[in-house]
Amino acid sequence: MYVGVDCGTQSTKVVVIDIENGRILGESSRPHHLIEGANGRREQDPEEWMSAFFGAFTDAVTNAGIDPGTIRAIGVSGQQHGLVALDANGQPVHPAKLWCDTETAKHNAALVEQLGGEAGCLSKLGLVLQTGYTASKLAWLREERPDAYRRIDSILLPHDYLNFRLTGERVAEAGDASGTGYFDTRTRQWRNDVFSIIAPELNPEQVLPRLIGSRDAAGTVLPAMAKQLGLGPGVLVSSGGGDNMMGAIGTGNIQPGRITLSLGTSGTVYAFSRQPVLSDNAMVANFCDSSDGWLPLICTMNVTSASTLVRNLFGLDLGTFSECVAAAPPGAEGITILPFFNGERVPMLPHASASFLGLTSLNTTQANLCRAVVESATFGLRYGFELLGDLARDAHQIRLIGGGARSAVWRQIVADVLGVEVICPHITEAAALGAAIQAAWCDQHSQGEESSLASLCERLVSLDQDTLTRPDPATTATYQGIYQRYRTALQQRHGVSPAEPAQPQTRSTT
Ligand SMILES: Nc1ncnc2c1ncn2[C@@H]1O[C@H](COP(=O)(O)OP(=O)(O)O)[C@@H](O)[C@H]1O
Ligand SMILES: O=C(CO)[C@@H](O)[C@H](O)COP(=O)(O)O
Repeated sequence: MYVGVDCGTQSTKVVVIDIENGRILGESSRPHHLIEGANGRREQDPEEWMSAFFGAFTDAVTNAGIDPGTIRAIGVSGQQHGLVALDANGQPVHPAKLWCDTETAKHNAALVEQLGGEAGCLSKLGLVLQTGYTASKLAWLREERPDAYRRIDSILLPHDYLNFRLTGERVAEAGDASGTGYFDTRTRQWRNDVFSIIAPELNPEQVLPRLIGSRDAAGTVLPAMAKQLGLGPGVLVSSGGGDNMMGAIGTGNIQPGRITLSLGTSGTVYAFSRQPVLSDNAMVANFCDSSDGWLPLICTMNVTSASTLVRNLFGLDLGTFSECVAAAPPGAEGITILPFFNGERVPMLPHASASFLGLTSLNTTQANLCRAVVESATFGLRYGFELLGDLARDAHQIRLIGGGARSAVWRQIVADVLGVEVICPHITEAAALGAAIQAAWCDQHSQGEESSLASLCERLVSLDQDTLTRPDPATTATYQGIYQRYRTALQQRHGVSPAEPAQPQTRSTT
């Protein structure tokens, strides 16, 4: 048995898988609480991730009806970019600043300048620093919380921190490390010189975790932790990775030509590449993946976070919300939402706030507002999808994951807006599944077995044909004009270039 853990923004999920029979035996999740403040602050207490992990692990094992002593290895996936700075006792010196924290926008702008602008970032890191990456959070801590900064003994990402709590080891792997902003994504190595520009008082050799390969083990579960979880001795913890890298594994996106789109708190679209991808657009992040390839990715910040906000305004449950979205016509009778409730990464608008446009006494209905917020999050993803250029243009099918993918009406909107058919894997907790698959890969490797990640994915990732959703050519054509309205609003409110979007041709495998 293998366990996959995904520490997302809103919750930690745990899945137990049986690789022999290729199925999930049990799963569970526990929510996290967000510390929000003025100026875009978004933080979490790492201890809460651990409590959520314990709760979800216990429930998932109970649901699976297995003896935890039969678990061979655990893999951990985590929200990317969060800064977990620890003191010499392994205690956080400050709550973790998350990927969606925009309080550090000015620190990020200053760092980009110090590194020589976009060209300097590309040449040193293989990508352009963005607000949200770990680098500016460290710069912020140094400037705004000097007492906490002085106590830093090590720096981890969220999934590295869970690995540390499980094994006592401070390690990192290339996929998640790519999103720090002090890691060269082409050579897969820390950039100590860049780190020293951000944090000159800290020694990168001491504070940065040791890099390990994607198939390597972070360590074995500590005896006290094993006792608490009911595990046997020597349970391996694989390297783990960022949730998008684990989502790539959990959707079988470890070969060229596949595209995964996640409708989580964030929205992400990514494709596998065997080589580093140097995009001509700074918003495309040339991340490494966690299978020794690369994962060019775009990330928008307001997806289910935005839909949840509007849903809560009306006090709707998820089912009623979906009914409302379905009840309104494409374009929500003229309402356009720019859903940047907490700034945005793609397009690069860290200081933006949301706008509701085109409201009249006739169209301001619950249904139209619900539809407009889902459409707006999807338009943001179309904007990002187009930035992926050839990688996206050739896509005939998109693998859809994340909480929003559970909604049939949202699946149809994604297919219609992008003009590409979409399908969900049977196991939609793809990041947790990917982590469990990686754990099995790592375990087999440690036993000297010549296993391949691709064969494990083939066995464990299957697509749910009931969710296959083809674009409707007439609706795709209608959305062309509505998307143009969104782009015009983007230009008028935020000065984002109104470049004519590519005309989507409906694409599907049949
Ligand atoms: N049927 C649905 N329709 C719309 N949103 C949904 C649906 N099911 C779940 N969600 C939303 O998905 C979100 C959780 O998605 P998830 O991918 O688990 O997020 P994260 O990994 O960022 O914590 C929640 O905001 C939840 O409201
Ligand atoms: O910042 C990014 C990717 O660059 C986000 O995708 C985070 O990794 C958070 O993921 P979710 O919690 O939305 O799954």
